[in-house]
Amino acid sequence: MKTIGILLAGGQSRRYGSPKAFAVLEGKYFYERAYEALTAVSDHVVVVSRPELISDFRAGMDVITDLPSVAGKGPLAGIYTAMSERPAECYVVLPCDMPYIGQKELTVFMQLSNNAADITAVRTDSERIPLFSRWNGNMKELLERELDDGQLGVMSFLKKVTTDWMDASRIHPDKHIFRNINTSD
Ligand SMILES: Nc1nc2c(ncn2[C@@H]2O[C@H](COP(=O)(O)OP(=O)(O)OP(=O)(O)O)[C@@H](O)[C@H]2O)c(=O)[nH]1
Repeated sequence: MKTIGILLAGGQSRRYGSPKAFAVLEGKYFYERAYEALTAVSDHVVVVSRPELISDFRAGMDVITDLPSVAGKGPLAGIYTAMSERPAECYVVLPCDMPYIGQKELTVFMQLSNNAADITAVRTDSERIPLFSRWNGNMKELLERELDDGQLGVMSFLKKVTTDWMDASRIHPDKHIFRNINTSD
């Protein structure tokens, strides 16, 4: 099954204060870490970012920007753009702000994912992590309708379809590796 990795890097990073994709952990940009992780489980990785950042990504990466019809509409806009521009049967999504997720974690996640569900996402005992997820390609039309209707919330989208929530402890025993970095602290 053709699988495309979607690296979400088109947010405003208002809370962080500068583009999170270019924050650094252990000598590597967040986006490079996410990109490397996605390569382990994808036939191809597409980065969906913002026009002003596009030239800052490493040469050779497939970097696109949100389609004008959905630009500024949040993470679902990035996923919809990737599905429209890079058709595939299956997508694995990772936001740029989960720098502790590596190839191992994504590989286990994809191996344990329920292919029959529309979307598989991860939850810990204290929170849901909707953007660490696997999506069936047939979600594109519904995504388009929801974005057209102004329904932009990721969680509310996941509630409308068959979402399988995978317990993070099946992927890694330390739930802290699943945290999103939202502020520079
Ligand atoms: N392509 C794309 N990605 C987005 C968009 N909004 C958020 N993202 C990405 O989705 C992930 C989660 O984003 P958030 O942390 O909720 O939002 P953010 O804009 O990055 O940060 P804040 O401005 O502090 O809310 C990150 O990887 C963002 O880069 C968007 O409109 N388009």
